[in-house]
Amino acid sequence: MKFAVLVFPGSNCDIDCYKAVEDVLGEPVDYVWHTATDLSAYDCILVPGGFSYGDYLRCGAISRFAPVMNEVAKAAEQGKFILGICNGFQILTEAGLLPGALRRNMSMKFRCHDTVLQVANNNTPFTRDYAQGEEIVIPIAHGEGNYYCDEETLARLQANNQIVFTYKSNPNGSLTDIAGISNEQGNVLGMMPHPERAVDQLLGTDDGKRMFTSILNAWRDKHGAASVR
Ligand SMILES: NC(=O)CC[C@H](N)C(=O)O
Repeated sequence: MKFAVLVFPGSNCDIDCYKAVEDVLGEPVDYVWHTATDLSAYDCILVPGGFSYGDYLRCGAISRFAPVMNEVAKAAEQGKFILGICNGFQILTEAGLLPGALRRNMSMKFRCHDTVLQVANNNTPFTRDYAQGEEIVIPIAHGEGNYYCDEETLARLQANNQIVFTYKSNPNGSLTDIAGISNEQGNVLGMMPHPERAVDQLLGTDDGKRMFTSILNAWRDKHGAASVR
C-alpha cells in the first residue's frame, strides 16, 4: 500500500505523518508537493496539519486552490482513502470534500494539549481497529477547530454515522462535540486531533497507532491480503 503525504508551504506535521507511516506500518510513503498533478500511484493521501500559506486568510482557504487538490478530489471519487488532520481537515472542508467549516476556537485561543476522544463510529476504514465507543487520548494543537455546520447537514451527519470522533471535554466549542467526521462514502476523514503525534508511548500516548493500522487493514481487506497486527 502506498501513501502520499501532501506538503503545502507552511505545513508542519508532514514529517510526523511520514514517520508515522514509516514507523507504524513500514509501508512506502512519499512527500508530494502541492503543485503535483498526478496522485495515481497512491492508495492513501494524508493531508497534514500546519499553517499552510501562513493561515493569513481562513485556515485552508488558499490551499484548496493548490493544483494537487484537483487530484485529491479525483482520488476521493475513486474511493481512495483520504485523511485530513487539523489543517488538513480545514483544507478538506474548504475544498468541499467534507461538509461544514472550522471556525475560531470559542476561547479565541490556540489550544495545545491532550484530549480524550470517543470513537463514535468504528465502522470506517480509519477506525476499524478501535472498539465502538472506546475512549482514546490524542493531542490537539489548533486555533480554528470549532466545527460548525447547519442543522440539515448535522442531521445528515448523524443519520449516516459520519461523526467519527467526539471530544469528551469540548476544547473549542465545536457543534455536538465533533472532533472528526467522514464523507458519506466513508473514504474521506477529517479530524482536528493529531493521531500522528500519538504513535509511541514516548510521546505520552500511542492511541493514534490504530488509525494507521486500520487504514492498512482496510486496504488489505479490499485487496484480499492478510491483516497486520
Ligand atoms: N496544527 C494545525 O494543523 C493547526 C491548524 C491551523 N493552523 C489552526 O490553528 O487551526
